[in-house]
Amino acid sequence: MASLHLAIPSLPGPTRQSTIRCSGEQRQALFNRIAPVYDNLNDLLSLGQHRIWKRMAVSWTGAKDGDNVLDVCCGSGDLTFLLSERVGSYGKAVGLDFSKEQLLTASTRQKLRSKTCYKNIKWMEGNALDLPFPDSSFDAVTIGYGLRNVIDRHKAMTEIRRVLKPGSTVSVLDFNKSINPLSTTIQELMIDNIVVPVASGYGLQDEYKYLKSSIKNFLTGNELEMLALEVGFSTAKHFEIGFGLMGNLVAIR
Ligand SMILES: C/C(=C\Cc1cc(O)c2ccccc2c1O)CCC[C@H](C)CCC[C@H](C)CCCC(C)C
Ligand SMILES: C[S@@+](CC[C@H](N)C(=O)[O-])C[C@H]1O[C@@H](n2cnc3c(N)ncnc32)[C@H](O)[C@@H]1O
Repeated sequence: MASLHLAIPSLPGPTRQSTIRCSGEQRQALFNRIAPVYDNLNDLLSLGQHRIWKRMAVSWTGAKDGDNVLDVCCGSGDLTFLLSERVGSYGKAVGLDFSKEQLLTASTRQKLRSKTCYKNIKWMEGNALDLPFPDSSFDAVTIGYGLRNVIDRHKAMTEIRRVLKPGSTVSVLDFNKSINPLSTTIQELMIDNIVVPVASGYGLQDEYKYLKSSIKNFLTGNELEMLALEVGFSTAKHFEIGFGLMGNLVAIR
């Protein structure tokens, strides 16, 4: 693959995405392509750490027994499974994604797992920019490594706010776009020298190169907080985790 045209030009303002050179369809195709190796590569490349970050993200939602919860951009379902455990058999968890292949992995994983609560999970093919749910439907929402990948973050956050019940929380886990040049350099060195070379062994070099440009074009913690307040969340706080390599925005409707 010569070029994916996935680089996104710098943002003019702090919270709005400007022109993008890659369409939603191209991103959908990318996530379909990486689906067969996605989970294994996450385990390998993060040395299992992503499981800890995902547990933290879910715990920040405050989801509890019996709740109705949503995982937007669920991919192969890691966060959905964790949410499902929190809300238990009397709760309901929905995992939504626009990649058929990722959803196929998610539902296969569900069939292979025996915990009773996982019966409360429903997988839905859908678009984060046009959530197929009525207003005020959910007690908690997660979006893990998803907001950076949608073509309109403002719309995605507006949609998430709309489907959350008043007083409920969204937890947004993603790579941290640090304002500390040292953290940025370490993150970029790791991607260039570990992540991309390992991924190239699976023929996915360009797909993982996209990671670096997508982080560059993402929002800093402050900008994420501003975005959340701009779309109408009442409070927003960003936490750096994983030695500052990752970040988690917690916003309450
Ligand atoms: C779960 C992780 C990333 C998910 C992910 C998100 C994306 O947007 C992608 C886009 C395109 C291809 C792949 C992905 C993708 O996998 C996080 C962990 C895995 C990372 C791929 C590697 C983490 C690199 C860190 C800089 C190293 C952290 C080391 C640790 C602190 C020991
Ligand atoms: C990096 S993966 C994250 C998957 C999962 N949340 C995790 O933490 O492992 C990003 C996911 O976002 C999905 N995605 C990107 N844009 C989307 C959109 N507009 N609507 C629905 N899903 C989207 C992709 O298909 C992909 O599965």
